[in-house]
Amino acid sequence: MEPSLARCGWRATARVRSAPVSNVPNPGAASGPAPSPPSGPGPLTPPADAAAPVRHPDAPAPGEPLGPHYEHCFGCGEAQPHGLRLRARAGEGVSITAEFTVGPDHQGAPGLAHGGVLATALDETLGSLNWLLRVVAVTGRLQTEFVRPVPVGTVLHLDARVTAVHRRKIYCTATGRLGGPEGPVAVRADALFVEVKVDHFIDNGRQEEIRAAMADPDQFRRVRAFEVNP
Ligand SMILES: CCCCCCCCCCCCCC(=O)SCCNC(=O)CCNC(=O)[C@H](O)C(C)(C)COP(=O)(O)OP(=O)(O)OC[C@H]1O[C@@H](n2cnc3c(N)ncnc32)[C@H](O)[C@@H]1OP(=O)(O)O
Repeated sequence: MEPSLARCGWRATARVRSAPVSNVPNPGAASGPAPSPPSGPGPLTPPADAAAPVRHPDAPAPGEPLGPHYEHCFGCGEAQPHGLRLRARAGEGVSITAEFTVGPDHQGAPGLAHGGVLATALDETLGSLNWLLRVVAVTGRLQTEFVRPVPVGTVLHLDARVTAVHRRKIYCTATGRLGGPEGPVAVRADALFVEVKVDHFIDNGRQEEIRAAMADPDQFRRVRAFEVNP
C-alpha cells in the first residue's frame, strides 16, 4: 500500500468476510426448496399498452442547449459551486445528450467519482427529457449499473431517451461513456419518471426557495417551458 494512504488510515482488506445474517434457522431449508425469485416484468418494464413517446412540437431543436432548469439545482445549476453543472442539449426524437466533467469535489475513493454523484448525473440527464415532452416529471425509480470506474478529470458523455409513456409514467434509459460519445460505457440507468403538476414543488418545497423561484421572471419562464402541453 502507498505509505501516504496508510498514513491517512486506509487499509487494504485481504478478503470480505461473511457472517450469518441471523441465528434464526430458515424454516424453508428443512421443509422444501427455497421460493423462486419473482418472475415477469419489473416496474421498469413498460406495460403492453404503453405508447411510444412523442416529441412536443415546441421542444427545443436538436442540438439546442437546454440550460439549467433551476439555478440552484445540484445537477445543472450555475449557482451550485460544488454541483455537477451538467450541460444538456436536445437530441433527435425524445433524446438528450449531456456532458459532466468529474471534478475533485465529486470523489468517493481517491481520484475516482462517487457512485452517488454518477447516479445524480444519470438522473439529471434523464430529468432533462422533460424539456422534450414538455411535462413536469420527477424520478420515481432509478436503477443504475456501474460498469467502469470514472476517474477525476473525465468528461462523462451522457445520452438519454424516453422509451415509452403510460398514463403519467415515463419510461427512460441513459448511458454515460468515458472520454467521448463513442467511448466505453461507464454507467447506465433505467428509470421511471412520474408526471406531476407544478404544485408538487409549491406544496412540498421549502417556502423560502419557492417564493424566490416564483419571483424570478427567468425561473417562471423556465417552469412554463416545462408545463403540461398547452
Ligand atoms: C418551482 C420550480 C419548478 C422546477 C421544475 C423542474 C422539475 C425537474 C426536476 C428534475 C430533477 C431531476 C430528477 C429528480 O431528481 S426529481 C427528485 C427525486 N424524486 C422525488 O422526489 C419524487 C418523490 N416521490 C413522489 O413525489 C411520489 O412518489 C410520485 C410523484 C413519484 C408518485 O406519487 P403520486 O401520488 O403522484 O403518483 P401515484 O402513486 O398516483 O402513481 C402514479 C403512477 O405511477 C406509478 N408509480 C409511482 N411511483 C412509482 C415507483 N416508485 N415505481 C413504480 N411505479 C411508480 C404508480 O404505480 C401509478 O401507476 P399507474 O397506476 O398509473 O399504472
